[in-house]
Amino acid sequence: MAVSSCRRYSTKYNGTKRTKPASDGSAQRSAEFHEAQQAARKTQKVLSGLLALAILAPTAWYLPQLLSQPSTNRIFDPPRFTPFTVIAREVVSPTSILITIRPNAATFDPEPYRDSWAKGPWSVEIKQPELQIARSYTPLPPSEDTQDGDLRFLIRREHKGEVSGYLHSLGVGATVQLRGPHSEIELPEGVTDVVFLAGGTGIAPALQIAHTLLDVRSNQENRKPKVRIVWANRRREDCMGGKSSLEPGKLNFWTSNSAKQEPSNVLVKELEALQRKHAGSLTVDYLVDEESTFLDQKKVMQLTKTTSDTESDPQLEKVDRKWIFVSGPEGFITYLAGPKRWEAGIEGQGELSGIIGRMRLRDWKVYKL
Ligand SMILES: Cc1cc2nc3c(=O)[nH]c(=O)nc-3n(C[C@H](O)[C@H](O)[C@H](O)COP(=O)(O)OP(=O)(O)OC[C@H]3O[C@@H](n4cnc5c(N)ncnc54)[C@H](O)[C@@H]3O)c2cc1C
Repeated sequence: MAVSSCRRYSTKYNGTKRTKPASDGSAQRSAEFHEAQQAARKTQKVLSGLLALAILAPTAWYLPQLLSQPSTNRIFDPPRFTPFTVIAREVVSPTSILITIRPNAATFDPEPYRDSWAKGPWSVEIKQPELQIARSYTPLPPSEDTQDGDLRFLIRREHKGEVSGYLHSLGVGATVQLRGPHSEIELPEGVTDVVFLAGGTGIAPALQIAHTLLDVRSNQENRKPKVRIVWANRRREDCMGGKSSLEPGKLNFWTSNSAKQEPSNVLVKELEALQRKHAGSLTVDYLVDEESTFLDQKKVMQLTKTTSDTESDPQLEKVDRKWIFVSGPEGFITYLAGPKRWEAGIEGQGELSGIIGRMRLRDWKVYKL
């Protein structure tokens, strides 16, 4: 090898030597050295040019595309699924967990989901890889502990549920596949009042709406809408520590009968912190079936009676300002606002009936999530 490279070296310079008559040995060496330097400089220039091209060409091609894409597309790539890793898992109750997941690929966007949060409630699909089935889940608003790109979910384990059971079985470090995002409804500008009746995991879209209206669309103080959430659960264990102003008598009875008041669970703590942050704009009340505190016409009336004194845009229709959302299990939605209906393969709103339908509320738009 050493011989061969040496031979190549000598051949080159011997060749050059033969075309120029040699007068002086040192001048010849200097000319050779000068030529070699020039050749090296040329090669360096060509290489630098190629390197710059290699770096700049893809950037110049990719950057306009990147900037023109909605921000969430940088993480999601529908119809393909995107891999995420479970980075935290917290138990909320015997049937519910909070999981936090992080995209496997690094994101350089500080707010990769801002388009979704600006619109209102949204969901993603999560895949069960063995059965190749996917179900919808609702990302919770970011918390102080989450990084850019992280997503959190409240997952309730359904009895013999395929995907919820799979998600409950995952530990920290496991991979999950997500697809989306899917916007559920785009909230109009100028909303002044929201009453959100949430059953079970229906609390997730309630938190999304509060986040969109009170954090993302941060209006001036006097334009902040009023958001009133009622969270109904079958069992106290799902909303441990949550108090209600809607039926204080019954709750006091329950509380005073408890040997000691149980501490708030992780989600109730988060809701309490949110209420403190948005004092005057956000209230959360808790109702529990097993304590016989149910949502009825009287309570819905109570919630819709006192509306905000927020200045509203006179151009907007009255019904665009005040919204009642109902979200939760099928029976919960049907009882309060009548069943949703499948229309041409899409789950539609169906007609308004149930408790709210009978109330014939004027000025309020009702939406089933
Ligand atoms: C937009 C949207 C957002 C959602 N967000 C959330 C969320 O944030 N958190 C959350 O926990 N859930 C959420 N859900 C619900 C979620 O999508 C799933 O429906 C839920 O997790 C149950 O799915 P699963 O695969 O575990 O249960 P499945 O396997 O679909 O079973 C559902 C129920 O049906 C029963 N069942 C299944 N097969 C049969 C059968 N052959 N005969 C009789 N009974 C049967 C099961 O026992 C179970 O109780 C959301 C749903 C939607 C539409």
